[in-house]
Amino acid sequence: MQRITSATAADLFDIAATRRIEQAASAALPAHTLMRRAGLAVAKLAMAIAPHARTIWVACGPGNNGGDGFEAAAQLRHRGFFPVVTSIGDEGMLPPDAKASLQRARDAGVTFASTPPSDYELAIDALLGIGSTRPPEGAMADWLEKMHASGQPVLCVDVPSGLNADTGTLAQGVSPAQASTRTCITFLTLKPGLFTAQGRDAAGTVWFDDLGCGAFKDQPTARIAGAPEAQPRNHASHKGSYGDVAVIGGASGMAGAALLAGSAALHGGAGRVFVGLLDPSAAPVDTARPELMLRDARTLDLSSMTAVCGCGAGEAVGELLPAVFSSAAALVLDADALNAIAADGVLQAQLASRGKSGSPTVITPHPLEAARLLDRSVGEVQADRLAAARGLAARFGVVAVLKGSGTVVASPGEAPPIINLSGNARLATAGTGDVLAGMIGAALAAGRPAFEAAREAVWQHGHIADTWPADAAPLTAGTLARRAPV
Ligand SMILES: NC(=O)C1=CN([C@@H]2O[C@H](COP(=O)(O)OP(=O)(O)OC[C@H]3O[C@@H](n4cnc5c(N)ncnc54)[C@H](O)[C@@H]3O)[C@@H](O)[C@H]2O)[C@@H](O)CC1
Ligand SMILES: [K+]
Repeated sequence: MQRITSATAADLFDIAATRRIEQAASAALPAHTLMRRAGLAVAKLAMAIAPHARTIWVACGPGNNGGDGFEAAAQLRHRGFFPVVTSIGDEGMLPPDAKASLQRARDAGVTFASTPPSDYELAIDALLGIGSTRPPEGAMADWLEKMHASGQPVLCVDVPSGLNADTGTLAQGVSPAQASTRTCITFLTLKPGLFTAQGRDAAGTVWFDDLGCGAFKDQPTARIAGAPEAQPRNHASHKGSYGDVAVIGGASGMAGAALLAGSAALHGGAGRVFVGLLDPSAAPVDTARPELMLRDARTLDLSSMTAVCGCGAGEAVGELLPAVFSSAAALVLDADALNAIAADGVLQAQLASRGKSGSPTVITPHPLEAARLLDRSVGEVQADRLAAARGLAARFGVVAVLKGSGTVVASPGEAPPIINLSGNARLATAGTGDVLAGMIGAALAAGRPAFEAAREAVWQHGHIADTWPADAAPLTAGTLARRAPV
């Protein structure tokens, strides 16, 4: 059993792949082995979460997820705990494995009840796993509501009930995290839906158990990549070794966004950082960051630079984009640059042509910007974030960073997309997107390939928030860019 953290690197498999893997594993083992192992793993984790629990409520559904719950209840009873099982569905319709585990729970002396216990110290959610097909209703919906509102910890078996394990979307009527602290133990494969969209809140801390089946060689659906390797710097290096970043943005009244991206590129290790402001009346120097070289955006020669284009750029950036596409050695497109592209078919074709030429290019849309680029609604983007990111990468031939809970980084090539596990809600403050664009720019300027530059910067960006001192002032985009709470 392994706890999954932002440092974990692993393959993720969708439901269809998981079913294939389960069938192969099941065929190679004596009947009922996988469910016994799954139930034992649930029981062990339950004992670790609530070692002093007097009563453990186990809510079991009509399929094999419920079977895992019956099995866990039997194992807990054998170890001196008092599980109370409530179950949904017709006993005669249970799949064979689940039926066998139900019998084992009865034989172990587990208590069965028609309603949840009034007092309990841990709830085990074994209502629905990867076989969830429709929104829970009736008793199932009531039990989910009760367990998540109670404030007692909830241990989700395989997948939080009602969560789509492929996409991380929750069935209608099922709420993400409420009062409860959530833990999820997932089996055989790590599923992408646990880590993006509503999955992070619904699953809480994720544990993985391969049920003794080892790693699978199939092409993964996606990956989690863990902490990037440090990029050591040669002693005999100089500012030219780490490249030039040129931020293009900062229309009238929005210079701050461009300066934040510039500061992030600077603290991200770029050799030199130019900030090309679109506001002709902008001040000639940023006295708080004199390292930044402020210029008129139109005067910058981008042919040997990484351009970070769009932060606070307003509509004016649209005119500059054709020249930026054709001249920038490497390019990050954010915010207003993405909005300008979404509104103009010619710019879209030019971006796709740049992507096709192989010039390093990264786009960093949040869900609304992604929706505009794909001509879809935000709801459609969020309904399948992996597909949206892959679609953007393929359409424009660029690396696409779809921001949000569980940021997705997709390449236009064959590599499976990455879901980033670092970061937290501290990042939900104005300007943190500009900072990310600047950080990616610095990694590109240092010569990292576009996909690596994007995923490493995304991870670092989240990691700074994860390691923000609890007693420090709240994270702001400015302090995030400087990587320090001062
Ligand atoms: N077969 C085995 O040996 C193993 C099974 N495993 C467990 O089995 C799970 C998959 O089992 P299943 O394929 O039976 O799927 P589930 O147990 O997730 O549920 C499928 C059943 O729930 C019903 N259902 C779906 N949505 C519903 C809703 N909203 N309200 C009421 N009923 C609903 C379906 O009609 C079906 O009867 C995994 O998630 C995992 O927990 C794992 O333990 C690995 C081993
Ligand atoms: K479940």
